[in-house]
Amino acid sequence: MTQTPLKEAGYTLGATLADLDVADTIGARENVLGRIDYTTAAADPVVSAGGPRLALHMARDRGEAFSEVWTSPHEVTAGEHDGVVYAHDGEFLFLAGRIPESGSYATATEKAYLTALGLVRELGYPRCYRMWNFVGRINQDNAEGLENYRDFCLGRADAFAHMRFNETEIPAATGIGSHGGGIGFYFLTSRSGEPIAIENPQQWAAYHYPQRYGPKAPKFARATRLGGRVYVSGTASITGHESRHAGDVVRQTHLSLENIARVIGAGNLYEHGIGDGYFLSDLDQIKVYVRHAEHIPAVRAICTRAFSPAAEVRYLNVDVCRSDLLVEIEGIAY
Ligand SMILES: C=C(O[C@@H]1C=C(C(=O)O)C=C[C@H]1O)C(=O)O
Repeated sequence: MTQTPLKEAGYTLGATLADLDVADTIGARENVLGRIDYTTAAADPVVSAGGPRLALHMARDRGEAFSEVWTSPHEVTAGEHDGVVYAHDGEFLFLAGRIPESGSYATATEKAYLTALGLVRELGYPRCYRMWNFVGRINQDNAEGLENYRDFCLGRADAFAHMRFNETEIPAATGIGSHGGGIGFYFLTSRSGEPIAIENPQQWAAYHYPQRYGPKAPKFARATRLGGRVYVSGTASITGHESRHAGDVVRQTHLSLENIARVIGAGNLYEHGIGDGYFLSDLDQIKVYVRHAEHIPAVRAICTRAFSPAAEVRYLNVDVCRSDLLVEIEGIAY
């Protein structure tokens, strides 16, 4: 069946960060495109009655746990292929996978990404606009002495090269630590929308980071705009390509927020051909990743002043992609 591509779909997906018991009730009233549990144990992705679901080991206890749920106004079709679960609604595709814990990740990452990106093309939703990656023992070395994050970046870069992704097609992403379970990942892609990749003039494009950060640079844009929203990548205390304010979580939090404000601000979006600009108070579905649990109150105090009181914000105590980074923040600007 051929479908006429729309310039931009007239709707966007619903998104929420909800307590687990609330998330359990969403499927009864809405079409769930995908559900990700940020919870106390990792599990292989499954397609259940409520659609595709991935559990990540991101919470220390049930109190911290929550689900991110993506919903569609249209009926969804779900499936599974080679361990990757997915659902699509005619315009948007969600997919999720897990790479088992291993002494080396590059080859398995490349393979899992190729399966996922193959599905993206085969199912006809080729525009990748947001990816999330959760890496167990992210700052520890693999069996060959390469840090697990860098090992993951190697496999991802090889998969992107294989699929001939060019720089304008690089999605927004998060690459963050988890408490275990190998590497969990999920993607959002679109059939006909035209995501615009957004960079930060105060930071090097991550895909141009120098070799000292690993053999292959992390492939992600600082944000993407699609359907009237800006999806902001995991953002940390980096200017140029260097981490700033080592050991100082307060300054790192301020710089992370400044980076986001700059990325989504009217001046930067204008440079990217986008008319609207956003403020930190326009963010929702915000995740704040904090390396040391004892820093959460200080980080929360700063973030609470920056974000809308109505925003959904969750704090997680996990490691960050560089061992000198103490905090990282992501969200969606509406
Ligand atoms: C914080 C940074 O990178 C992190 C790693 C990412 C990845 O590898 O996909 C994406 C965004 C951040 O979660 C950064 O380099 O600025």
